[in-house]
Amino acid sequence: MIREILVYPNKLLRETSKEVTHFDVHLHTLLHDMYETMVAKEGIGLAAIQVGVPLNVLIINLVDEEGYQTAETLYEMINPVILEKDGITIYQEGCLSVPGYYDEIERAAHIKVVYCDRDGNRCEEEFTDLMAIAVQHEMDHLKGRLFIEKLSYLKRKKFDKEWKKKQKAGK
Ligand SMILES: CC(=O)Oc1ccc(/C=C/C(=O)NCCc2ccccc2)cc1OC(C)=O
Ligand SMILES: [Co+2]
Repeated sequence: MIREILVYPNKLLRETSKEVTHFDVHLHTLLHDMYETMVAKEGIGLAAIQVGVPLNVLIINLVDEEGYQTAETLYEMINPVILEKDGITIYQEGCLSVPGYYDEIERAAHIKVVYCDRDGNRCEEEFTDLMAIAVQHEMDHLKGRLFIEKLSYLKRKKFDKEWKKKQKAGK
């Protein structure tokens, strides 16, 4: 079912998520609900904490060349760890927990990640481009960090001003 997405400055988003120890039906239900929620909100990535569940679970489903978001390219990562990262890339990021705000964020261009799939099988993958950016963005959520915390001082002031104005205008 579609779950509520926590929105900045909800304190729960700052929690550090915990390792998954049971690869059971509850995890599979969470993954299903995360996917339904993400797709309904037109997102391409979501971490469990964004639906209020502080577990090391993230999903990413990029849109393909024709603009379709098919579950064939859905990544479900449980207890992910970045083994290597190198290079630098900049991309205009957005987040379902910070709706309507986008900004240039610098991240590693290439990463090597090890994670478990929904059945607890160990997977190891290397990513570049948008997948590398998405994995790093979602893994920051597992540490309670939002992309706006990587903004320069001046850009963050711009964000704070914009966000306050939006809150006053009642979204
Ligand atoms: C108003 C509003 O909510 O705008 C949105 C903002 C963000 C998003 C989705 C963001 C998202 O999926 N981010 C995943 C992390 C990520 C960021 C950049 C590159 C890779 C991965 C969707 C929005 O809604 C619509 C209708 O576009
Ligand atoms: Co996000």
